[in-house]
Amino acid sequence: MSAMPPTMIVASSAVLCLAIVYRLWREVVRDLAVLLWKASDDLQNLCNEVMKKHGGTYVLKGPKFCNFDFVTTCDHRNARHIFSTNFRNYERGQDFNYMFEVLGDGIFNVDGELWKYQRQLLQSLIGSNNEEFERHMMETLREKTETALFPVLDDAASSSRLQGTEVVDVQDVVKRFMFDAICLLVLGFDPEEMSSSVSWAVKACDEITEAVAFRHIVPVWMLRLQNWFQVGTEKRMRRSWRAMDRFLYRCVKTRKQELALANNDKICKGKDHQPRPKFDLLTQCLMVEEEREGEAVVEKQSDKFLRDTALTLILAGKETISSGLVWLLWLVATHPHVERAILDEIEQFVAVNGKAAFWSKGELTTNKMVYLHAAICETLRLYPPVPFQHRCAMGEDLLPSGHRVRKGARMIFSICSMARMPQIWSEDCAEFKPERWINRGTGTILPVPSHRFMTFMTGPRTCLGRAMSFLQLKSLASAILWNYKLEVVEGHPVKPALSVVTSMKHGLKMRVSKRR
Ligand code: HEM
Repeated sequence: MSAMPPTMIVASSAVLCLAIVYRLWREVVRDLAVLLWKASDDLQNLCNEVMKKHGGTYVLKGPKFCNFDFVTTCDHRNARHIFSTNFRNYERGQDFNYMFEVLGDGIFNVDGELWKYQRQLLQSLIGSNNEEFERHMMETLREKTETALFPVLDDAASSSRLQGTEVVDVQDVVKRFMFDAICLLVLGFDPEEMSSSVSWAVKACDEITEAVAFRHIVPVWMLRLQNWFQVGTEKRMRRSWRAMDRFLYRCVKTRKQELALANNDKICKGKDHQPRPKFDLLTQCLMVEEEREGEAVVEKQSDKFLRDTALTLILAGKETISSGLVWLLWLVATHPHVERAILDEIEQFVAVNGKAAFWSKGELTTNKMVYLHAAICETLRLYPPVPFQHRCAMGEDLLPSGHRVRKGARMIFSICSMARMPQIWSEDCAEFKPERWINRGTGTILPVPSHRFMTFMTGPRTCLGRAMSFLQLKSLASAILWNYKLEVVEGHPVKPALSVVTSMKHGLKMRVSKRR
């Protein structure tokens, strides 16, 4: 057999290479590009479609040696298994720690003893047993609402009346307001973002939460490139991270100095002289630690640890409540019969209890303003502020849905897809129907197990701020809706942004008018 001439070898190798590149483009690169584009356009919608198509659980198995298994699920049986029954087998894992790197050793980002320690500490500070903190929180919210939020809405309403054109981005206003309020609660300091023309803090939080979401969908080598060339989401996150650190470390330093001064006073003027300490969570953390004599508290009082805890609480508190409130205001404005029912209820509530009761824990229990409570549950079901949960399987497992999980598999639990599953919420699951939460016979809120209504998670890591969230959402929503009518600007597009919290991609443009 005669040998192939060299030109033929080169030509056929070139054709082979081209064929491989074409195939790779068609099957991998193009699919990856389409997936990335779809995911960055509307990740939640993409996930909902995949979940529906695959009956609630989708397993992507990579080759065994490269440890690239993905299990995405929204099955409530799996929820109970992963987050409660077999809780020990599912930890954050290295991937999660990397994605949420900005939170350092804050409670969201740790497992084991450090998690237990922080859970206990935070439970004592923000749990519903701490009535003093709850009173302080409601008083802070009332004051900020009346002195900062209402004046902004009043201005918008009067410009709208005079010029007829004034439009407000309600999402931006609510985010600024919540940042100020949560900083007062966590740091004892009001950054007054409501009165600045451009809010660095809202931008920083948005950039951080967007970059963390991006880290969920973009391969690590691409992120490394972004970091290397200092472009894209990674660049923006690093910039915001630095700004946030400067702000937080300043506050930590001040609170520590104030506490040291107060302690000095106590020593000089005797034990009975106890000036009332500030009620922010940072000071409370420092005081709890002081009482634990003999324990190795030094590292837990370090500026870094306090910074991590403060940032975690600020993001946990600001992002979730802003998200819940903004989606609620949008849903109420676009469902007039719900708006009417809520207003009737608030009117009766005010007639019996007076306006001040908007800020009273005793008056805002689940059994008062039941319809508003149901509307909040329904909003948090359809648009859960934390749309996904991420875990790593420490060992092999078999899920109740019948899917096998390999050791090291990444588990994504899609809370947002759960609301769109007719198996759980019946055929009308995509509709906004507060009535589904109310027992027709008794008129009270129906109890729904936490592994079906996963918005606040289920199992040992369930949200510590659940009770305070309902209090805050109920008081803010009733105070705003009682005083103002909000109408969505015609044609304004509404869809979730690419973020680890469900905020609106294009903000929420509304026209404001005063009701009274
Ligand atoms: C509508 C409001 C809220 C929603 C939907 C919500 C949702 C959640 C979810 C899904 C988790 C589980 C996160 C995970 O395991 O990765 C969580 C945990 C947590 N939440 Fe919330 N949250 C809300 C408000 C708050 C507030 C206001 C605070 C307090 C400032 C708070 C504090 C926490 C803490 C400390 C944890 C960590 C619990 C742990 O890991 O043991 N949350 N929350």
